[in-house]
Amino acid sequence: MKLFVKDLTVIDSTYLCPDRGLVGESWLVDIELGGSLNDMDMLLDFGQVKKLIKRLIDEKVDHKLLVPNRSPLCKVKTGEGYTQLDFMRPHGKSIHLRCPDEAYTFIDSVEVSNEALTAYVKNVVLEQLPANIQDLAITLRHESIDGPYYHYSHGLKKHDGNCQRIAHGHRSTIEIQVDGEYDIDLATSWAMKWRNIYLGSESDEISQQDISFYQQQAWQDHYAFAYQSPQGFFELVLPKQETDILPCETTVENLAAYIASTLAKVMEGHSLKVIAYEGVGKGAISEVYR
Ligand SMILES: Nc1nc2c(c(=O)[nH]1)N=C([C@H](O)[C@H](O)COP(=O)(O)OP(=O)(O)OP(=O)(O)O)CN2
Repeated sequence: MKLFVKDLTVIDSTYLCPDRGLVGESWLVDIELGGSLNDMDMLLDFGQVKKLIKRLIDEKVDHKLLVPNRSPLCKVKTGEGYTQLDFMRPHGKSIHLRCPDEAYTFIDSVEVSNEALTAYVKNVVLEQLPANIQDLAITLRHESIDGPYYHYSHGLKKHDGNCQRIAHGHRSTIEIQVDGEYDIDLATSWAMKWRNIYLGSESDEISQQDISFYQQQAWQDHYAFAYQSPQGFFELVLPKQETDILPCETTVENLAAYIASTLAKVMEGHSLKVIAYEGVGKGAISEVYR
């Protein structure tokens, strides 16, 4: 007997990639359970399936930085509840973080592939399932998006939940209408601009020398960001060319407004509507009327 749940939850996280750097990603989760019926003639009550598995996924991978533990590029130091991570990409594109331990998930592989992450999630869930469930299949898949989309990573220091983590992210649709008509080219230009981007807030940028693990030699062409939030102190150093600094917190409301106001400056006389998603199925709309 098998039981399935499609779209059980969405994982919104960021992973470290040697080529792309910080990659904000959103994975839809489908599950399939196999085993024998329990006293209620069920494999597992859907209510339990959703609650238990979503909780485990939220705790272990959602809103985290996913780190390929076996990558030779990763150097990790831990102590006192904090982890410092140096991701030594070549060509001056190194990425450095120091964050509370709970901001990371270490995946036992050389890269954070779909297979490696799926295996990690499967192990986490399998060991918590009741004895009548013998099989578990997990599918992590991307939302099918017809139009333009981007991948961004960010952190919301004022958020009282896990979005305060400085490097979590999303794969997000972007739609733009000009005078009531969808403008695919314009949306595509933002999708290209923010293809693999870290969106930093101007108020969080600090000098490299103020980073707690700064070591004499400056990082070339890097920005440094840091902030205190309820989960602890977060620090991030990353290449300028993979970063866009915004004059606001990077909530999706502000991203939609930022795109609309940036476009309004060069598109005088036109009405604009920006529909910016944050991950799957949610987002913000900002309109400029003429
Ligand atoms: N109005 C807004 N609310 C939230 C924003 C925002 O920009 N505007 N942003 C966030 C975080 O960035 C977060 O990454 C959003 O993730 P989400 O999946 O919605 O958060 P949850 O884990 O709480 O939701 P689940 O349905 O449990 O996955 C938060 N809110």
